[in-house]
Amino acid sequence: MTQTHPRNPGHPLDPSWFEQIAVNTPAAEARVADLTARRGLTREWQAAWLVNAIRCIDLTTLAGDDTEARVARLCAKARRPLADHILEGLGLEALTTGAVCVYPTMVGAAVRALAGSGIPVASVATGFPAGLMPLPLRLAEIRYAVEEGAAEIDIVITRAHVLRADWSALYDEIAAMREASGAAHMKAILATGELGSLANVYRAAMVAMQAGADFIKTSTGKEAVNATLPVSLTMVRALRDYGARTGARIGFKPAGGLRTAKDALAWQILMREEMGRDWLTPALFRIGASSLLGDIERQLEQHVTGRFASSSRHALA
Ligand SMILES: O=C[C@H](O)COP(=O)(O)O
Repeated sequence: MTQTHPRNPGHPLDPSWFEQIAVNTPAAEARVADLTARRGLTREWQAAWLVNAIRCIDLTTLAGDDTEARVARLCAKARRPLADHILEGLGLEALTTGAVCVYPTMVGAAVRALAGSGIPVASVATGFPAGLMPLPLRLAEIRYAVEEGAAEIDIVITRAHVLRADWSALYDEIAAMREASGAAHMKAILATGELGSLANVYRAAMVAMQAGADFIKTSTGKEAVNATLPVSLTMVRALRDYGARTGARIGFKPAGGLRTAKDALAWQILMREEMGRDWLTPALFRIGASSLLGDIERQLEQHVTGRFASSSRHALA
């Protein structure tokens, strides 16, 4: 997300944009099956799309045993996501990931490790992953992460507000989080696996955008069900509808359970087909993932050398 990308100005809460929405689940499933089936990408194009996926990755570590040393290793990988011979084989000079995403207490270490690279640090906040903390503490956590140097804040919403259809409570908390984020771009994690229905996913997405979210993000990676293509289609349709009403360009971040190069291609195809190529940039599309880069690197090595290397030869991501 370049810092020059226009922010979402938001919109006063207007439930008439989403309250009556009906989402046809079998139709959403059929649409995504169709998208991924008629992919037909040539080998060359696949390599280019995998490189683009790297540019869009929020390279993530969100584990209870994270240390500054682990974060520093992750940042080194973000600066140099592919081994030199792969980069050279692809004819590329420079390549970095979209961001590095960590817990708030790891932001300082990430900022130091990424100094001079231009790679932004994203911090989860607001009581990630469940969000069940008093609002003033959640807002204080955002301010702490921003003070530590986070340029992007990934907030979680209160799922109960969605399940009770309390749209004004949801709007007010997200608007307060946006204000606390200040100049940092804000991604709203909907935790879609806990929202009960695709219609609720659409409603939560629309409220988050009306409240000023710059990105909408599927999942924390900690729910029982994380990013899926039907959920992503529903969210992308919501951001398309929001854009049609307001002219604002909102970003999309699938996250949670994306592990394979095939996943990286499928989600990019979804974006291209639904939003157009303009959306396939880090300013408008991120993939949140802790263990996707390894498979992409393996596939690109195979593309360049004609053979798969043992995974023991690749740096740990
Ligand atoms: O925000 C990113 C997610 O936590 C990543 O989830 P993952 O560990 O399943 O890749």
